[in-house]
Amino acid sequence: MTKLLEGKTVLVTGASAGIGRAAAIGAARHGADVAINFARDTDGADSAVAEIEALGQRGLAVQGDVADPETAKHFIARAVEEFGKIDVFVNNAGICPFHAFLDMPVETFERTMRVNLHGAYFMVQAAANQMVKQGHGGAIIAVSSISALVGGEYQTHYTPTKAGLHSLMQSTAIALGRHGIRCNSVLPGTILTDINKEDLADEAKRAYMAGRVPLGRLGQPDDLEGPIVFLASDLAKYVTGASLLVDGGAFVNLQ
Ligand SMILES: NC(=O)C1=CN([C@@H]2O[C@H](COP(=O)(O)OP(=O)(O)OC[C@H]3O[C@@H](n4cnc5c(N)ncnc54)[C@H](OP(=O)(O)O)[C@@H]3O)[C@@H](O)[C@H]2O)C=CC1
Ligand SMILES: C[C@H](O)[C@@H]1OC(=O)[C@H](O)[C@@H]1O
Repeated sequence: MTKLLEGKTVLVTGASAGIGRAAAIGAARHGADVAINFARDTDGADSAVAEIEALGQRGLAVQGDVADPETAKHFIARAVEEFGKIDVFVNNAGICPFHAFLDMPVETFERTMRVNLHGAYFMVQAAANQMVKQGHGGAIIAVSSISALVGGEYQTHYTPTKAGLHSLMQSTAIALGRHGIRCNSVLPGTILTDINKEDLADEAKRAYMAGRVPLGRLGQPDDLEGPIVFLASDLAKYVTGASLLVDGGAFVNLQ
C-alpha cells in the first residue's frame, strides 16, 4: 500500500471513539505519528494510542474539553513537545444531544455551540498559528456534516454549528492560503457511532434513514478514513476551501 502521510504529524480532536478514532488510525496506517485529544473516555483514548503504536507509529493522547480555549493551546503545545511539529490538524470533536426546538434548554444550546463551533475555532486557530510559525504549510480538515446543508427537527442547535464549521473552512482557506495551509471539510451523512446510538435505537427511524441512502446502508466510521487521509495528503495539494460529502449519496436523493 502507498503510504500517503509518511513522516507527517497528524492531530485529531475527539478521537477516543467514532469518526475521530477512525481518522487517527487511518493516518497512522498511512505512516503518520498521531496525537489525539479526548474529553472523558480515557480507556478509548488509550486503546486508540495502542492501535496507533501497533501500526509502528508514535501516538499521544491529551485530555481536554475543547469548549475551553486553553485546551487548544495545551493540545498543540503537547503535540509539538512530543513530535516536534504538526502537519495536519483534524477538527472532529462534537456532540449532538437531540432535542426539540420550542423548549430547547439554554444550557443544551450553549454547550453544543461551545463544543462544536467555539471549540473548533480555537483549535483551528492554535493549529494554524503553529503551522505558520513552522513555515512549511499544512492541512486542516473539519468534520462538518451533511447537516451543514440540510436541517434536522431535533438538531436546531446542532446544524448551525456544522454550517459554521463548513463556513470556517472556507474563510480560513482564504486567510491561510498565503501560508500554504489548505483548509477543507468533510460532510459525513449518518454514520453509526455513539453520537446517534440512542436516536437510531428506534428501528423504524433507522430503517428509514438507511432507506434514504442510494448506496443502501448507513455509514461506518472507517468510511471517513480515506476521504480525510486524501484531504490531508499531497494528493489534494491544490484542494482548499472545498467540502466533500461522505454520505453514500443521501444528500442528492430527493426522489
Ligand atoms: N455520526 C454521525 O452520523 C455524524 C457525525 N458527525 C460529526 O463527527 C464528529 C464525531 O462524531 P462521532 O464520531 O459520530 O461521535 P462519537 O460520540 O462516537 O465521538 C465523539 C468524540 O468526540 C469527543 N468529544 C465530545 N465532546 C468533547 C469535548 N467537549 N472535548 C473533547 N472531545 C470531545 C468524544 O470524546 P469522549 O468520549 O472522550 O468525551 C469522542 O471521542 C462530530 O463532530 C459529529 O458532529 C458529522 C456527521 C455525521
Ligand atoms: C448525529 C446524527 O445522527 C448525525 O449527525 C450529523 O451530522 C448527521 O447529519 C446525522 O444527523
